[in-house]
Amino acid sequence: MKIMITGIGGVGGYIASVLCANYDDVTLIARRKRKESLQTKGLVVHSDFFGDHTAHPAVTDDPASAGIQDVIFVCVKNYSLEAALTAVLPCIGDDTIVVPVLNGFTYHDTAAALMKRGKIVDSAIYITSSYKEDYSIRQEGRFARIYIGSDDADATKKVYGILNHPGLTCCIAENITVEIWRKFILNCAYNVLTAYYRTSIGGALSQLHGREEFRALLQEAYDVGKAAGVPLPDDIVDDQYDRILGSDDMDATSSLERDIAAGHQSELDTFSGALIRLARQYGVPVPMSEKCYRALV
Ligand SMILES: NC(=O)C1=CN([C@@H]2O[C@H](COP(=O)(O)OP(=O)(O)OC[C@H]3O[C@@H](n4cnc5c(N)ncnc54)[C@H](OP(=O)(O)O)[C@@H]3O)[C@@H](O)[C@H]2O)C=CC1
Ligand SMILES: CC(C)(CO)C(=O)C(=O)O
Repeated sequence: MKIMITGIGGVGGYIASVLCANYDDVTLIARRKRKESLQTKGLVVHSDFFGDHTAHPAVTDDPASAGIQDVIFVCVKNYSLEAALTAVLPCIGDDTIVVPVLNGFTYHDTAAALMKRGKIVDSAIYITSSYKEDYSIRQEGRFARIYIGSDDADATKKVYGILNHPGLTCCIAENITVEIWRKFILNCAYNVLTAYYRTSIGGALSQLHGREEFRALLQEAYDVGKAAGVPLPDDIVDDQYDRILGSDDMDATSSLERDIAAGHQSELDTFSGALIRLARQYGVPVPMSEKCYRALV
């Protein structure tokens, strides 16, 4: 089984670590100092859920040299997807499965437009993980859950078999579009509000109007999804709201908050930006999302 992972940051580094513990032929695609660090020190992961692991897989910045792969995980930010996927196109044969592991609801179409060969299995991941200055990976919290799905049942089953190991809870989604939107609705509230207040979810919710704002952001994203024809269950907003308010992990932040706090490029456009564009298309009011977007852009 030839497995490639491109994007060895918080998510990709973690998934790669789980895969390295179970497969021999794993290739990481990384660039510059990250590549050098991975080659010399290995892939170092410190995880609350998976434990501490160091692996020494192949690492290259020349994907074509690794040849055609069975499965390729693409774990970059949305703004890097085209470049990262274009670089691995020489490794995609007719039977190669590409698994984009990104937030947002637009990555499938971006990937499909670039790929002339291969199949796509979509995903939605719940994890809190980031890379540190020394390129090690730190995963926090006692969960790392990934939902997968596609029109191709065999491809989905194959990816399930590859991912379902200690360190990852893998679930085949009944409807992956719904799971992607369930996650997107959460991101439009959780990521955006933590970034807006530059704090943890507990810090954001304890602001004067934090809870109402969190709920309003969930509701707006839900309304847009419904208007766009996504078959979302009625209880998503209540469910997400209750789950986050009842969570025992109030110190958690989001990838958007961490990127904005660190002065990195962010996925604001993947969340509020994409939501606002779709809201305009369907005539759905999203005032709270617009307010946060204006403050963060
Ligand atoms: N982190 C988290 O806890 C969660 C993140 N997500 C989502 O997962 C996705 C990935 O996020 P995350 O892991 O946090 O991102 P990170 O910023 O931690 O990592 C992205 C990685 O992609 C690499 N990269 C960028 N461009 C290329 C390229 N052209 N070729 C090869 N590698 C490239 C970067 O390396 P370089 O330094 O070379 O640019 C970096 O290692 C995002 O959509 C995010 O929203 C979802 C749930 C939780
Ligand atoms: C929902 C959350 C906060 C954790 O999975 C996330 O998706 C992110 O940090 O981007």
